Amino acid sequence: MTTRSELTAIVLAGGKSSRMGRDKALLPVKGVPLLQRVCQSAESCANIVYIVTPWPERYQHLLLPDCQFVKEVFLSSEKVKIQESTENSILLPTSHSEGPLVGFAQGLAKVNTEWVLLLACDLPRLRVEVLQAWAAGLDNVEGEAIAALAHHPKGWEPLCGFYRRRCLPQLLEFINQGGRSFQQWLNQYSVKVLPLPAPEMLFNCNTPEDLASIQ
Ligand SMILES: Nc1nc2c(ncn2[C@@H]2O[C@H](COP(=O)(O)OP(=O)(O)OP(=O)(O)O)[C@@H](O)[C@H]2O)c(=O)[nH]1
Ligand SMILES: [Mg+2]
Repeated sequence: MTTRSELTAIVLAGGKSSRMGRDKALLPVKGVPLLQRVCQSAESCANIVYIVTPWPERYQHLLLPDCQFVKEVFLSSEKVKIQESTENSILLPTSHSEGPLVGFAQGLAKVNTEWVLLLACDLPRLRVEVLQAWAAGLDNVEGEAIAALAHHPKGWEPLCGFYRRRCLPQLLEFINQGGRSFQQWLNQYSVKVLPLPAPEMLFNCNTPEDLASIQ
């Protein structure tokens, strides 16, 4: 049984929110900012929660007592080298973000547990009991699998599921070769399919219409 102390969570909060027109992480849903809600769900599954974002100062005022910020550095698309600790990192700054895969790699470099739960910050309908049941089943995932994710007809649900820490070298290699797509990266490896008893929990709040539909 995977207990809280054996799981880290990473919440990604570095997107452009271009479809929403304002920072999704700060959108109030039933009075609570979205990032805060997602982090609370993460905290109920994992004892360490990292928020990966280029702008931690934006979220300082949120109630995130057990979360630690990992300040994302924008990396050159030529060569990315992130090693086990940031002290050893070779980071080549650029002026733009490189998307969720690179944000995830920067968070993963901090992780010391075998498994990490990765969550987007725009998931207003997460179900904690489903996340916990998934976490409890991680010990039964075959050793070759690099991740355990829900699946839909078009591919994996990469931003609400689990990854093995040891996939970091493969991830960095993919990024260094110019890869930025979770689907393309995952397609190269064995991934365990997670059951999805409540598909609505993956509802993604991307547009003002999405937001209106949940208020
Ligand atoms: N840390 C980090 N998170 C990111 C980055 N890009 C996207 N994300 C996060 O990934 C999740 C899914 O993002 P999307 O909804 O696909 O995209 P978005 O950039 O936030 O919004 P759009 O501009 O409308 O596509 C959200 O939690 C984002 O905050 C990034 O470059 N760095
Ligand atoms: Mg989204």
